[in-house]
Amino acid sequence: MADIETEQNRDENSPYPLPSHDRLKVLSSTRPVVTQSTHVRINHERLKELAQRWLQEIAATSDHTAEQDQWYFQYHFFDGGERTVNWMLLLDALNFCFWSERGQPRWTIEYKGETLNGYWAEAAALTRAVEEGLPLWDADYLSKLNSETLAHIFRGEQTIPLFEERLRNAREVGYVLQTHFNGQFSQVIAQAKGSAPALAELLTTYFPSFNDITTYRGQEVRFLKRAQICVSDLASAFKGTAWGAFSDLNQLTAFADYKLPQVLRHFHVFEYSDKLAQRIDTQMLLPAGSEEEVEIRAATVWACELLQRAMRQEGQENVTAAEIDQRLWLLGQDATTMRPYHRTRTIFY
Ligand SMILES: Nc1nc2c(c(CN[C@H]3C=C[C@H](O)[C@@H]3O)cn2[C@@H]2O[C@H](COP(=O)(O)O)[C@@H](O)[C@H]2O)c(=O)[nH]1
Repeated sequence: MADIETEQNRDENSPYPLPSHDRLKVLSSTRPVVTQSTHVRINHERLKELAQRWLQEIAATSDHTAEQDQWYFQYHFFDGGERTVNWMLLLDALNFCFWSERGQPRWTIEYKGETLNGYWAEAAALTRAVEEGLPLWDADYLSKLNSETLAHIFRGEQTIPLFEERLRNAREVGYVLQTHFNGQFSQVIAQAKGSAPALAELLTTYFPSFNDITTYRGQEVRFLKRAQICVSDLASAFKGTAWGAFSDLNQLTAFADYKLPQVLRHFHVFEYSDKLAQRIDTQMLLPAGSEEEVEIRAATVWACELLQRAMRQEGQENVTAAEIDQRLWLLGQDATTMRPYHRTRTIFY
C-alpha cells in the first residue's frame, strides 16, 4: 500500500518537493538525506545557471536528436532478440567500479584498434567475448562461469577491479534467470508490463546484486542505480520499441554513480565540506554506506531531479532525469580538467 503522503512530503514550498509518482521510493528516501546533509550542499543558484546553459545549448543546436538517446552499437552486442536482453542484463550486473588504486593505471582493453577503459571497456569486452563465440546470453552458461573464462573475457592491461564480485554477479544472473524466468530476461521484462519502475523493482527483488539499498542515520535509503540504468539501457538500445518500450521512463531517477557527482562539483552545483573535499582530492577511499558517500549519492539524485524540473519549467517539458543523467555522464567522460571523483569500492555503481 503506497505510503500516505504526509503534508510535509507534499509541501510545495520545500526546495525538494516530491513528485506525484515515486514508486521506487528513491526520491522520498533520499530527501531526508539531502535536507539533513552536513558534508554536501546543493547550490541552487548554480543549478539553475546550469539548466539555463543547457536550455540555450539545446535552442542553439538545430539537430534535436538529443545525443542522450544514443546507443553506442559499436561497443554493445545487439541482435534485437532475447540474446540481446540477456546480454544487457549481464552488462548492467557488471556495470560498476572501474577505477584503479591510487597511483595505479586504470584497467584497459584493446578492441577493434581502440584502447578503452571504464564502462566502455566493460561493454566492449563482453561484446568481444560474444564475437569470439562465448554464449554470454545463455543463463546456464553464466551460472557455471569460471574465473579463468571471466579473466579471459576481461583480458587487457591491469586487472578489472572487484573481479571476484563480478564473477559472483555473473553467476547470479544465470542462476536467477534459470530458477525463476526460464532462462530469459525477456520474461522479467514482460512481467513489468511496460513500466520502467516496475522492471527496476523486479530486478531489485529477484537479483540480489541489484539491491542497491542502504541506511542513513537509521533510515532506509534506496538508490537502485544498476536496476534503473538497466531499464534505461534497454529503452536506449531498442529505441523505445520491443523490450525497450516503457510508458513511464520519466519515473526513473538519475543513476547515482561516481561520475555525476564529479561533474556536478565541477559546475559548482555541489559544494563539499573542507574535510570531504580533502579526502576526495587526495583520492582516499570513502567507505560504502558512510554518511559522506550516501550524502553524495542522494544529492546526485536530487540535483538531477531539480535540473529536470528547471528545464521543464522553461519549456523542455519532455526532459527526463535519465536524459539529464546521460548529459552529465557524457560530460564526465572528459574529466581531465575536473577534480577527482569519490572512491567507494562497491558493486552498486
Ligand atoms: N549515471 C550514470 N552512470 C553510468 C552511466 C554509464 C554508461 N551508460 C551509457 C553509456 C552509453 C549508453 O548510452 C549508456 O546509457 C556508466 N555509468 C557508471 O559510470 C561509472 C563508469 O564511468 P567511467 O569510469 O568513466 O567508465 C560506473 O559507476 C558506471 O556504473 C550512465 O549513463 N549514467
